[in-house]
Amino acid sequence: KRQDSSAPASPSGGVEYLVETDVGGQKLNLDFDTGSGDLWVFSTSLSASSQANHHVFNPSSSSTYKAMSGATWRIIYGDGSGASGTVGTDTVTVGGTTVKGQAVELANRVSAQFVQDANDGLLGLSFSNINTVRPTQQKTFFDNAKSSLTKPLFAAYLPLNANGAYDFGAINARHHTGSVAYTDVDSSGGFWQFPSTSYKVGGTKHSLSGVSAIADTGTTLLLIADAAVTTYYDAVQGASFDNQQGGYTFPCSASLPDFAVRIGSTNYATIPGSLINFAPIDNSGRTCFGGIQSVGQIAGMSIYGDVFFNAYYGVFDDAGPRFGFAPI
Ligand SMILES: Cc1nn(C)c(C)c1CC(=O)Nc1ccccn1
Repeated sequence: KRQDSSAPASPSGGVEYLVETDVGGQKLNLDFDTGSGDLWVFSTSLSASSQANHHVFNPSSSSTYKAMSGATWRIIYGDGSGASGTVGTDTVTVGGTTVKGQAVELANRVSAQFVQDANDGLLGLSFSNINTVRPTQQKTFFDNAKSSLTKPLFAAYLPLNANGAYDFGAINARHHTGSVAYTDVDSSGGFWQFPSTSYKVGGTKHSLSGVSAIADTGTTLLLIADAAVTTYYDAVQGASFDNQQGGYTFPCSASLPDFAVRIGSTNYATIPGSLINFAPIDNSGRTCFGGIQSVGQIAGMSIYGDVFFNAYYGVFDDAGPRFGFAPI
């Protein structure tokens, strides 16, 4: 019997979309992340202070949990956050899709950013070749589930300030308009990666030769090379780089131009300027933080995070593999 399903994804403070996930009978709110390959959870192995304000997984309370002797994991994300711990397997259910014997990584250490975040862990949806479990690398939930799905694909529907969904096994026509355009994916680096060699600011085209992008639901903003960031904010009245905020800010009243990015060798995906006003930096509502920011030192790479998915339904298709996108 096919296990296609659609799991609700709830926006948490606009920073991340959390999906209620059943791990060995325990409910955890996980951040589904197409930019990483580990399924890890807050656990009872963490210090009490790290556990505060989170649902934690207790392996002793699961009748289906099996420890994976000698296995460990350690992950560091591009923004410097990270976590590490031990490993076991358990039955994991998302929406109506169940995987038995899924590798579940128990955190015994998490960085400060995660203690402050609303999630109870991450569910990696990148390719399994970047899973950090050693000595035996483990598979992602999707890798394990795909044979039980009608089609080996999942899709991310992440509208701004509204409940979204992760669809497994089928494209949900209610989650997009128009037709889905596809680009081939190079999975060798573990990411849903494709060439993205030009962009448009308010309709004017600029090139980013040799640059690739990754479709990354676990990153909040759209991160791109400095040249593109300065070109964009040069077109925004009153915008400037704010060292204290660590990014470009502008008057919340500013009108923001559309930003289009080329996806593969096909068309552009256009993000309306309204979606590039990420959030006010304080309660006065005077100054706002931009949804387009610098990717920093990672040369030749752009990261299309939730700001992109607020405008486009993303289809992650293992047949290919290929990445599809269609306006929400
Ligand atoms: C935010 C960011 N800055 N830089 C340079 C990169 C590479 C990122 C992306 C990133 O780190 N994403 C992330 C963080 C935590 C959990 C999951 N994904």
